[in-house]
Amino acid sequence: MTPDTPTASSTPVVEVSNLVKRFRRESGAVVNAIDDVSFEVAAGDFVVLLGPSGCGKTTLLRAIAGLETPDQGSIRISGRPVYSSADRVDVPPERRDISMIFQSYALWPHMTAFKNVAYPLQSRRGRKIAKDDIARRVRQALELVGVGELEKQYPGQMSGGQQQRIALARALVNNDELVLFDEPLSNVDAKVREQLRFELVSMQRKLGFSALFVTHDQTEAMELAHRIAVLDSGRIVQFGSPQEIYHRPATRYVAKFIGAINEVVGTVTTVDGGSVVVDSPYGKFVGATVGHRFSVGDRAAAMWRPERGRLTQDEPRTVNRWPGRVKAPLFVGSHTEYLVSVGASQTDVRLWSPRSDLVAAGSEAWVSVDADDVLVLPVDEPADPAAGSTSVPVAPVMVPAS
Ligand SMILES: Nc1ncnc2c1ncn2[C@@H]1O[C@H](COP(=O)(O)OP(=O)(O)OP(=O)(O)O)[C@@H](O)[C@H]1O
Repeated sequence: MTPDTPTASSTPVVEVSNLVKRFRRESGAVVNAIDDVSFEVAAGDFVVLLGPSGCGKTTLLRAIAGLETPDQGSIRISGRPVYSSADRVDVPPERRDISMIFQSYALWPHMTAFKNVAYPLQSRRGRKIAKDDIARRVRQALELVGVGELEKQYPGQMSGGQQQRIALARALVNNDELVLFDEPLSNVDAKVREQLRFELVSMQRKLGFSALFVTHDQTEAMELAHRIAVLDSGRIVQFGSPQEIYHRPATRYVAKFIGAINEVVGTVTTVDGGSVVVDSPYGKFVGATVGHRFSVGDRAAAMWRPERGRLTQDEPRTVNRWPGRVKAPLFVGSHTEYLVSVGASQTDVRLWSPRSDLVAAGSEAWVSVDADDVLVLPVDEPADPAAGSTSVPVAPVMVPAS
C-alpha cells in the first residue's frame, strides 16, 4: 500500500451503479432504503456517506460489504463485480477483499493488540497462513500505524487513539485496498473524538488506503472527507468536496443540513444571467443562482451563511442591506454570534463576527451581505421536504447550527 491522493485515471476502488434496496416494514409498508444510487470511490479517496438517521447510509455501506443483498443494480470492487442483479452475482463478504471498522472499533477485550490484529489472518478461510508469516504481518501492520510497542497490551490498557490505531492495523493487515467505517467514533466524547478524527485523517493520507465512512455528523464529514455523498431518503442529493457542499449546496436540504444558514423565501422579480433578485418579507435580495434556472414569479429561497454577513452602524453601500436592531450578542470565544431583527417584518437573522464589540444589544445597525454570498435555490425541488406543500408559509426561517 502506498501513500496516494485520489487520481482520476486509475480503476475506481468502488463503483456502485443504480443500486436499489427495499425493506418491508412489519406494517407492510415498503421503504426505499437505497433508491437508485450510483457513485464511485477513487483509489486513495476518503468518501463520507452523510445524512440524518434513516436516510440509508448504513444500508448502503452494508450492501457494499456484502452484509445486505440489494434488489437491483451492481457493485464493483477494484473492477471486480461483487454484486450484479442482472448477472446474478453476489460475492460473500469474506471474499470481497474489504475490511470494516465498527462502532467503538469492536476490538476483542480479552485479546492483546497482537492477537486482535492477527485474528483476521488466523480466521481466514482457505489456505492457512504460516505462524511466522502471521507474526511478521501483524508486526508490520502495528509498525505501520505507529503502535509497534503496544503488541502485548489489552484494549482496556490503551487510550482511544491507540485503540483506533489497533483497529486500523487489523483492517489493514489483509492488505485490503478498501476500509469501510460504520460510525466508529459515535460513542466517544467530543474532545477525544476531535483528536481521533485528526489522527484518522493523517493515517489515511499517509497510508493511502481508500475509505468509505458513514456518519450523521457534518463536522466529522467535513474534516475527514475528500468527497461527501449527502443522502436523503435513500438518494444521493449531492456528491462533492466539503468546500463544494458547503459553499455551493445543490438543494435547500443540503444547505440546511451542513452548517448554519439564514434563509428567507420570496418571489423572483428579476433574472439576469447567473444573478436574480428575490423580493422577500424583509426586502430585496440580489443573489447567485448557482446553476439553477429561474423565471420571474418563481418562489425561491435566498440563503446566506452567518459568517458572510456584516454588521455596521453606518449604512453600507452593499446592494443587500437592511436596517435592524441587535437583539443578543453571544460571545462564544472564537467569534460573537449576533441575533438581529431586520426589516419591516422584524425577521431574526444571525451573523457571526470575530469582533465582540461591533454593536451593543438594543442598538440600531445595518446588516449587509454581498450578492456573491447569497445562494438562491428553488423552493419546490423534489428533494425538498417542503415540495408540493401549499401550506409552507412565505416567511423567513432561521436554520439553527447543529
Ligand atoms: N432490516 C430492516 N427491515 C426493515 N426496514 C429497515 C431494515 N433496515 C433498515 N430499514 C429501514 O431502511 C431505512 C434506512 O435505514 P439505515 O439504517 O440504512 O439508515 P441510516 O441512515 O444508517 O440511519 P442511522 O444513522 O439511524 O443508522 C430506514 O427507514 C430503516 O427503518
